[in-house]
Amino acid sequence: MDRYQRQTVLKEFGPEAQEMLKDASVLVVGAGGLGIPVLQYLNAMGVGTLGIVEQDVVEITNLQRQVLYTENDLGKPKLDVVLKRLQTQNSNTRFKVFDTFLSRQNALDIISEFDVVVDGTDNFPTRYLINDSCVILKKPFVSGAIQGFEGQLSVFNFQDGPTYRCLFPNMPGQAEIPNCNENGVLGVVPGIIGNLQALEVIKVITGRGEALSGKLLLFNGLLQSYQTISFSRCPENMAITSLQESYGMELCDVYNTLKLEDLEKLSKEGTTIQLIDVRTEEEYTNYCLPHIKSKNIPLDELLARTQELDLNSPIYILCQSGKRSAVAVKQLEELNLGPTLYHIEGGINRFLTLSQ
Ligand SMILES: Nc1ncnc2c1ncn2[C@@H]1O[C@H](COP(=O)(O)OP(=O)(O)OP(=O)(O)O)[C@@H](O)[C@H]1O
Repeated sequence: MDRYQRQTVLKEFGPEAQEMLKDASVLVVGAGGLGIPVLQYLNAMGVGTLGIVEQDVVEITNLQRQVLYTENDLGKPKLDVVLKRLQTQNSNTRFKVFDTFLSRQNALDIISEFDVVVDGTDNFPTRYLINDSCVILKKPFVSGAIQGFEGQLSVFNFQDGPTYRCLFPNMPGQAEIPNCNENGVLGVVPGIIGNLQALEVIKVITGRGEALSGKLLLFNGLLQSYQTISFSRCPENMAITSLQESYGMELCDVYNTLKLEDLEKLSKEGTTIQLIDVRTEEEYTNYCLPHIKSKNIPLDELLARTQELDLNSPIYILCQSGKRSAVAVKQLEELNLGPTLYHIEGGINRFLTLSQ
């Protein structure tokens, strides 16, 4: 209790709220720009059980905002790095880690183990998946989103309050979704929104203050402005009883994406690359990457030929444009074979463009 004295001394908080934190379990999906501050503060403040779902590795472009990671962590699984750091930060916390991406297949099982869910991801399919799972399992979830200099925050599905679908009924089409890699984000913005998410989690768990349910907070970093808009519940959104057939996750950047240039760099450094080209045999015979050895397993044969994969080393998947490779990674991911899976962005087309 000494450790938490500075917050238990607050008369609106007190030792009772601290006990509530200790008894609570919170799942954080994604240990990126938002998830990192959420995890660090919840861990510091004494939340008893923390779950983390993540399967990405630390990349150089993560360092300007995912401030727990250091240059020494580049290439390492985020989950490993984050777990080690959080364990040294608070040895009382119980951690449940899930070395996977949240998907339609695992979401209900994973989420059912926790009291509150935090969305720290960066894509719409996962947000709708979290929402629907939380509605089915009757769990509140604290949502954050960022882009550029701006951020959004809300608490959904809390005490019969509105859900994510009450605010955003339909998932935007691919063409409407801004791509984070292209749009960028100012490093400090996820820090601000992530900290606010942590605060909402504390309020949800302890009942202190008023959770941001039925309200959306809009933050503009350039103007240093915070605006809140209200929205109400639509009963049909509370009536979800099963997950959708598909959330289109293969189309989003959930899986490790590697640029061909980075693959070439690894190859030049002498790393043995297990490169699987999932185009048809005919396409492969007509043309294959000239400078990195690859093996052809057409996408429609992939699941039947997994015994040809070396499961002890990462698998890099290539196709013509990057679409089939994303699907291939998704399919293999669901088999939980073990090795890290990468899909090569832009595929052979990118190579042909770059080499012109
Ligand atoms: N379905 C999912 N399950 C678990 N984690 C996810 C899922 N979707 C995304 N994530 C994780 O959420 C985090 C989001 O972090 P962030 O938005 O800061 O960007 P990033 O994906 O790390 O980097 P960048 O977008 O620059 O490539 C990532 O670590 C990503 O792996």
